[in-house]
Amino acid sequence: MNQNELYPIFLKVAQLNVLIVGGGNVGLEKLTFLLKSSPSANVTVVAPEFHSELVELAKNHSVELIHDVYNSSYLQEKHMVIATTDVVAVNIEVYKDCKERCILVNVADNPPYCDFYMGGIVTKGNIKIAISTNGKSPTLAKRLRQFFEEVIPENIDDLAQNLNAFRKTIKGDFQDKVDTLNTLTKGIINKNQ
Ligand SMILES: C[C@@]1(CC(=O)O)c2cc3[nH]c(cc4nc(cc5[nH]c(cc(n2)[C@H]1CCC(=O)O)[C@@](C)(CC(=O)O)[C@@H]5CCC(=O)O)C(CC(=O)O)=C4CCC(=O)O)c(CCC(=O)O)c3CC(=O)O
Ligand SMILES: NC(=O)C1=CN([C@@H]2O[C@H](COP(=O)(O)OP(=O)(O)OC[C@H]3O[C@@H](n4cnc5c(N)ncnc54)[C@H](O)[C@@H]3O)[C@@H](O)[C@H]2O)C=CC1
Repeated sequence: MNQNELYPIFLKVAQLNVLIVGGGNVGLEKLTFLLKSSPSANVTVVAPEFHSELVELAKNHSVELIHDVYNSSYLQEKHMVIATTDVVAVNIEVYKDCKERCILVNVADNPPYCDFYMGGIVTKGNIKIAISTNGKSPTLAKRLRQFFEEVIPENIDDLAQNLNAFRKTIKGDFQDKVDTLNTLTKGIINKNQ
């Protein structure tokens, strides 16, 4: 069986500078899911033309739209870049410019030109689950996201909040705390408890 070797991390995108190149259907999709998960994300989109829904979405968030074709000056001070234009050569140019500058880059429709993939994302309060199929089936990532949105209870966040409060009250050294928390939460995964 193939193993997914991607390493997921949870980025504070409000304190990173994200650039999206291209503002069509794919640019809109990537921006929509980015802002759904991270409404305060700090994003710039550069394109000569924008999808009307993307313009609307940008108005209500920290998103700057620049009407221009891509050039490498737009990479200045960017931490990660998503290329979504309909011109393959432009997307590859973005990829190469990013690699030269050690900027993380994703060419949305071209997996070999991705340092990272966007995932399916489930958020319930403080709890967040990211899903990847290793690029094999984005549709399956979407379906799994919908499944987990349905089955994970809304009040899972209460559990996280309560455990956070309790965690602060436990006395003893580090190992005592770990033991107390492990004993208390055993029942979450052990059906026989
Ligand atoms: C590799 C990856 C790179 C990246 O984009 O980061 C990638 C690549 C490609 N997507 C394609 C198509 C579609 N993408 C979606 C949807 C999503 N795609 C997302 C991620 C990823 N897509 C990364 C892998 C993630 C993983 O590891 O599983 C999601 C999870 C997150 C997001 O977009 O933010 C989001 C669901 C969000 C949600 O609902 O929760 C749908 C379904 C739909 O829209 O209903 C379709 C149409 C159906 C189909 O083709 O499957 C194509 C073919 C293009 C063509 O044919 O030209 C390629 C290119 C290729 O595979 O070669
Ligand atoms: N439409 C879809 O759902 C999907 C499309 N794709 C592929 O992704 C690519 C993009 O598709 P769409 O977003 O639908 O295309 P689109 O035509 O809706 O959008 C392309 C965007 O790129 C911009 N652009 C063009 N040249 C540019 C440049 N030099 N610099 C900056 N921006 C530039 C355009 O102004 C426009 O905003 C295509 O290659 C398509 O085959 C992949 C997956 C799904």
